[in-house]
Amino acid sequence: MARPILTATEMRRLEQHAFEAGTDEYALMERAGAALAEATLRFAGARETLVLVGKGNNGGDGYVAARLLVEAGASVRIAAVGEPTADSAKLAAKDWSRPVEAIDENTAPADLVLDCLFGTGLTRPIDEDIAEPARRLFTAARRVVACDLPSGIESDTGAILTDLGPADLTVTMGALKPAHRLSPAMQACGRVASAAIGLETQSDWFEIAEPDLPALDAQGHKFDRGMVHCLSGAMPGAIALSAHAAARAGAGYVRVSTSRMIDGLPSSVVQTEDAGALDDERIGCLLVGPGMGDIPPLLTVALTKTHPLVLDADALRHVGEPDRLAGHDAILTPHEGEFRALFGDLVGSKADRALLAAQQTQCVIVYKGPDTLVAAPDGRLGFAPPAPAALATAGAGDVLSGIIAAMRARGMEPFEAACAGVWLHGRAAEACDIPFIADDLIAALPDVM
Ligand SMILES: NC(=O)C1=CN([C@@H]2O[C@H](COP(=O)(O)OP(=O)(O)OC[C@H]3O[C@@H](n4cnc5c(N)ncnc54)[C@H](OP(=O)(O)O)[C@@H]3O)[C@@H](O)[C@H]2O)[C@@H](O)CC1
Ligand SMILES: [K+]
Repeated sequence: MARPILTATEMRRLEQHAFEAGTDEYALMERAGAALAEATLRFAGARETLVLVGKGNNGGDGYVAARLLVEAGASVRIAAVGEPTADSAKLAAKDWSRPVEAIDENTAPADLVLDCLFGTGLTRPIDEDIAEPARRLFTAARRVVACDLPSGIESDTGAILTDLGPADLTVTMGALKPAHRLSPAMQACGRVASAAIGLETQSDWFEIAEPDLPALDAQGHKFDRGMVHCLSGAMPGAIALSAHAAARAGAGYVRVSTSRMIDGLPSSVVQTEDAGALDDERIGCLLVGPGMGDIPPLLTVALTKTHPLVLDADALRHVGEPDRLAGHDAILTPHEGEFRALFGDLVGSKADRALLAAQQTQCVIVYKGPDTLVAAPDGRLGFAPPAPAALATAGAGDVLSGIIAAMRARGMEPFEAACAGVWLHGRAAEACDIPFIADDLIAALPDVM
């Protein structure tokens, strides 16, 4: 099941709906605090714990969790920014019958810190009179568990407004937030556990989950399983990686247009000089860009065809105006530099920019990075689950575009094909020993499909 991802505004709206439908405000906080306590106990056991609480509902969750951790046998202290201001948090604070310390230079460290300072309500950087002691306490703790978000992180953008240090576990309430899957915040979250607190979450934004790959037709032949055609350019090694990956990702037939024999391709990948091959109606996806170099006519030729397209790497550099893509059934796979070169400086978070680009081109955008996003023109947005940092290696992008082309040729619609490709690519990386090279990703594909 794909986990939904909600902005802070959407979370508040959801919470409001629940209240209007009769959910008691404090009951919701009780559920959040209970989920936090339970996840903390599972992660770290009942140990010496310091709960840092802010004045809002994130702090409220902390008061509830602190009480339940005491009931579970942990030794717990609370240190607070100040008196709670949110209504439910006031109730939660009342149910805590023990002393509350201040957060300052005298606050004693503990084995486990439960960070309930700020969640989705953070609006600005944290003042140093709180940030400085909090940082010291984070560093001194053996484990840090964050409630909803590590404090200092902006929920919608994934920006770190104030760095307190990373959490080992983040327990997210009701739904994932964009920051859990956007850099640099995602690297500060540690493991992210979802706590169901009884809110009905539905969203066009979600964490990409294991795809349902098209079933193999027992009576089908190779062309039914999808034909990928690749255009080779100045550096054929790159398109060789893509073509090989497409074949391993289950395309029934993979062919490369090339004027000279490409070394290292499996014999099953057909190499052709015949320009007419491009008009073959059986082509399920045409891939151009990896290793294309400065040969813009390759892109021009691709854009004269009506086959579904995957445009990657150098092809993206040569598009020029995004309007040129209008009417094409295309998936674009830019990394940050290619994205900026093509779309300029769009405003907003990475999520906003990805969606703007998809709307502008009416194409699916795979906006690559440590926090890869897949955006569709209709507003769907897939966030990649974390993948090994070792994926930033030569040729990994060529492998990704080959896998996506295979998914498209196998009949998946563009957004689904792109999400499936991103998921398989990440899992293939997890299946490899580190350090790995792009070729190893291809070899690992059968293990994750
Ligand atoms: N929505 C839901 O469905 C559910 C939400 N739940 C929980 O509620 C959390 C959201 O709670 P929230 O809205 O009260 O915000 P929160 O993060 O506690 O911070 C707000 C407080 O901080 C203050 N403040 C802000 N920035 C500041 C700064 N830099 N430095 C200093 N102060 C700053 C701000 O004050 P002000 O801006 O007015 O000065 C306000 O007092 C959410 O993350 C989750 O844990 C669950 O319990 C149940 C389901
Ligand atoms: K927090």
